[in-house]
Amino acid sequence: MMVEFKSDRYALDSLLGEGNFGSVYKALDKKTDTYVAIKIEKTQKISQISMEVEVLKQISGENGFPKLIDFGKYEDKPYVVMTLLGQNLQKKFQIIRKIISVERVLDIGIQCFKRIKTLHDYYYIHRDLKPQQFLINEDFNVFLIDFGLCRKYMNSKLMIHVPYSDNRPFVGTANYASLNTHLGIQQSRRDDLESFCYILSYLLYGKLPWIPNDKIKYDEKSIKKIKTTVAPSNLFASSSLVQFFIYVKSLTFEKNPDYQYLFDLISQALFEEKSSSMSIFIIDGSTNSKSSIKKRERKSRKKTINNKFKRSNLCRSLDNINISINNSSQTQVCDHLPEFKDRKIFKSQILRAAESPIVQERLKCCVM
Ligand SMILES: Nc1ncnc2c1ncn2[C@@H]1O[C@H](COP(=O)(O)OP(=O)(O)OP(=O)(O)O)[C@@H](O)[C@H]1O
Repeated sequence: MMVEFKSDRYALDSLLGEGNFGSVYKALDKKTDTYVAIKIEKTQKISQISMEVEVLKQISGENGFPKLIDFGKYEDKPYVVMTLLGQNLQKKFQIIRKIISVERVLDIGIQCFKRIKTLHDYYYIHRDLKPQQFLINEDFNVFLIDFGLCRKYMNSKLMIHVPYSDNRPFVGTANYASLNTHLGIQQSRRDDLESFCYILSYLLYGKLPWIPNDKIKYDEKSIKKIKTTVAPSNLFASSSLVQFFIYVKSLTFEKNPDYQYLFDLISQALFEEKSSSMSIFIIDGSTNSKSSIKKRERKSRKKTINNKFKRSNLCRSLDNINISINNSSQTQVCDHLPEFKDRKIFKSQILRAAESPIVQERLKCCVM
């Protein structure tokens, strides 16, 4: 339902999203004759919009962040006006997950990582990173939003890190929060990076060990329990991304993360994916009806003939893939899939991918 919002300048158009703290609307800015996004807060004791405005004032000009247009109060409700951006990654992936290539997901992941680094460069941590906080436009440019829960992790004048504390109330979103956040430990840069790992794994595979699918929801206690035992290989198939997660988990509270090292690790994963002759399409088979798989396969085959090896256009359920590897040679011509027909796949690539429990679960890999 649309809120009451009378303004000479803005005319509310439609609801873009609703969170715990407020509602975001598309609105016409009559002054500039452009569409903008207005976030109107539900009345709160402690307004989050003041922190959102504080961060936006500083970070607005940076690549991948919305521009702050205006802010104020309507009756007792604070609001902030910013540039209208695209769909959030959660919604977008519900639509494109079945057709997006791993390369493209990693490219999106790199952009998400860069946005987190930029925020950290301004001495803020986000504390509520999740796919819904990254918006993506038609050109696949990624923007970070929602700075209401941000906090300074360092006094930027004195360059003193905030002190360690525990017994803190839970802040954030259980599915993507770091384990230390569940344990009540004060958040710092490492926690945003751990959330990033969970987001990236979710985008790659469409699930996490505590999100078996989009319908089942675990409570915070159960999520915390699973996170205490999760192994890096439960999250990633790529050894570079496994390394990324291990490094992030090894960071101490005040440690300045080596962003360049982390950037190199995701770039390496992307490079391996690009140079690999086999791109694995991670698709949740459970949501595919037989007829929709068949329809996509027909479309995919047609495209392969017309545009041989244009992988980003191909879509396929991994549940339907059956790859055989011949132990006697290093490469194997794979005839099972039209897009791989007559192409040599390095056995090591398949074996490496198949080591991951996530991939194993989806990929019926038959090693002869
Ligand atoms: N500038 C924008 N352009 C387009 N859509 C937006 C914009 N800002 C927010 N949205 C949409 O509104 C949703 C909620 O926004 P936001 O996270 O800022 O609100 P919130 O009330 O703080 O939510 P939460 O409780 O999840 O933190 C986003 O996921 C997105 O879909």
